[in-house]
Amino acid sequence: MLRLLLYNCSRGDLSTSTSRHLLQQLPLPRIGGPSQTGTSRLQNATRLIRQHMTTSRPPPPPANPAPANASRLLQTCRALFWAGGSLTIGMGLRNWTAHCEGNRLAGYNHSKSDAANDTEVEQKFDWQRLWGYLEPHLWELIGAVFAALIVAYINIRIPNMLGDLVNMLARYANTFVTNNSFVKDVSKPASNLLSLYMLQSGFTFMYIYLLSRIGEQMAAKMRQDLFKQIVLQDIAFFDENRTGELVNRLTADVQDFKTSFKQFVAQGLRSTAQLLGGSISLFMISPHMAAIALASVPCVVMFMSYLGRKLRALSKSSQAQAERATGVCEEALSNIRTVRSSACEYREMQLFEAETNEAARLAQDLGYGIAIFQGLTNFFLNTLVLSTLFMGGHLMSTESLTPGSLMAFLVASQGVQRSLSQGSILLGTMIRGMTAGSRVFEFLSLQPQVELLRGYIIPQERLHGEIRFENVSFAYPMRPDQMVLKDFSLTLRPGQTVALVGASGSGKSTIASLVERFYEPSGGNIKLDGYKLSDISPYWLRSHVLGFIEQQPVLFGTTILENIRYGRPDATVEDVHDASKLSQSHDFVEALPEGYGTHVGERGTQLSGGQRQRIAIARALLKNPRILILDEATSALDATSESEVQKALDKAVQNRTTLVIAHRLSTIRKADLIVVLDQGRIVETGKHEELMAKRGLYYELVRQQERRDIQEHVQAVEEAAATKSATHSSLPQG
Ligand SMILES: Nc1ncnc2c1ncn2[C@@H]1O[C@H](COP(=O)(O)OP(=O)(O)OP(=O)(O)O)[C@@H](O)[C@H]1O
Repeated sequence: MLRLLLYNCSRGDLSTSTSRHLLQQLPLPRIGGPSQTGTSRLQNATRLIRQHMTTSRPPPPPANPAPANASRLLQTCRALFWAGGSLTIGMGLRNWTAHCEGNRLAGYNHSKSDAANDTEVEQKFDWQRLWGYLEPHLWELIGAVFAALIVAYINIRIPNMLGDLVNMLARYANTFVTNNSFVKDVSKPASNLLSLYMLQSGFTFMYIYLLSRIGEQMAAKMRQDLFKQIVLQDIAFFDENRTGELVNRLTADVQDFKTSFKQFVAQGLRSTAQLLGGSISLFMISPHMAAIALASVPCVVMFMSYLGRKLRALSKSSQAQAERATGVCEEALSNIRTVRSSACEYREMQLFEAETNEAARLAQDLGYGIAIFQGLTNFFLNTLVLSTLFMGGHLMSTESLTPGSLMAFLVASQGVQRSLSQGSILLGTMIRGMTAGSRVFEFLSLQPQVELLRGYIIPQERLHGEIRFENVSFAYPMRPDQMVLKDFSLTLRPGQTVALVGASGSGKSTIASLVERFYEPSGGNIKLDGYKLSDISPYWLRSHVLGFIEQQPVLFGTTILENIRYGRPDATVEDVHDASKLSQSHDFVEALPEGYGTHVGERGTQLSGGQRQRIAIARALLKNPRILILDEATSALDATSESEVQKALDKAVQNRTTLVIAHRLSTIRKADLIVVLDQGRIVETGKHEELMAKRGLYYELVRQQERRDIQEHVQAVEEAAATKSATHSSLPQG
């Protein structure tokens, strides 16, 4: 018993139930308080046990100690077996719990994946693509596999060597021998064991390091490929897939795939080799005991997988709930301005509280399940161990088994049980990895309808900037039944400013999107200087011909200089300043303490709407585009900002073909041509005066706008008066 404790101390493990149980049985002072560190507890324990061994050394043994010592050996064996059983169960549980935790994290990404999905995924898994990622690391992989197999082999050899050492130690436990011969006798098996331990640690380092290298490099390459593939997709792809989902695939799915891959290769190889080798060792050590132990294995496996299945289901619902709670938090934080302005902070808190409470309840249920699992598994396995122990004891009493062989048997059986307990976890790891992998591969194999670099480039001298729509019809891919444009024909002559007006939803922005080739028309043609737009390189079109200023331009979280330069990365600082002057932003930028080096904050939140708009105009102008598209560029601005931006735009549109999509009809009075749309069709065209004289839809829209402007003005005056009187009444009277 004391030797077992010493053995556990030497392994740095006093936490097994056996060790605790033995320590309680010994007449030793309490080893370490709760505050004592692991190392000092171990040192303390070792010292006390040694002391106890010297003070309570047993009397000299009889001549033939083995049969007489059978009961003592039985006791030792029981203790050893308890240690083995507890260790195995502890490890199995630890692995299982880690697996549950892994699932919990994975659940953020795989809430949709269920068993049926997994099978589907298995069928769809693109092995060829996986091989494409593995091939560059083939030698490293072979090295890792080789090292993992050697570790497995060493793990199989260790029990026998340990058995030899224990046999040797047992001899010295029962006879009085001088120290010299002890060292001499023990040094050979001990040094053999030490060499194995060293080899094992070296090869463990090797395979973990190699697998980690392969995994990290593969994951980086997968991320790069996936990002590239996503960025190159058609805009319709982004209509269909949520940004969060895409980011998840890039981050969590790749991470999950990498982790599963590493785990599967490392543990899968080791477990399989250990299971086979360990089982053979068991039979070689004691066929009788091996038969009993292995006969009980199916029961253990069935029992564990039954409970495991139940717990996995519980774990999945717990993950899904945790994901919902995260969703509430994410949504509230990313829309904090809306939450704040709607005074919904407390509502969001309540919502989050309810979701997290539910998540905690489910996680507690899971903990309850794990506790039952642990308790029952402990009991079950220990009962099985006990019956094997009796068999071992019986064999020892008839001298058919030595203590060393029993020790070897116990350690080997631990290895086998550990490998078995990892089997189901490995299966889960494999499914999780394949699910994540196929989610990544799914996007990797997507081909965009419009290839970015393919198509003509019109030589600069022949580029005039004429846009012609010829009987264009269009429906968005997500809503193929709703025709947004019907038989739309229009020509924008070089240098002309054409304004599109119409009620909300009439198709104005859609026309701009078609010119940008964000979508392809369902029917008809769009031509640039007589060339079909579909034959022109979209990359060249957007980088050299078109300048697009959106309704609510988005800036990147970097400096003003870099934001403007985004339009043309090779532009000089002087070019940036020129574009900035043209867009009426140079003065306000220079007035900022850090000038063009000012950081604009996430999505440009540290600038006003008008300033953002002018920076966006500078960005578009830096390309010196032949065609400019302004999508309600001043609609979100107040009167002062609008006039600033309008000044910038008036300068910007000079000598360019311009397509203006405007709601504020006052801004397009000077347009060369106004096109009035109604439900995707052109209903009127002409100049402002002509259309007003016609008294048609345009006239109606202008009148509506005027009425709206008057209402807004009256409302503003009333609000100002109310604020003034409130301030006045709150002042002290007299
Ligand atoms: N990405 C999309 N997927 C599916 N349908 C869309 C998409 N974008 C717009 N639509 C639909 O197409 C129609 C035309 O939209 P569009 O944005 O072109 O109108 P608009 O005239 O610019 O409107 P507004 O003045 O309100 O911006 C609308 O019915 C709209 O719901």
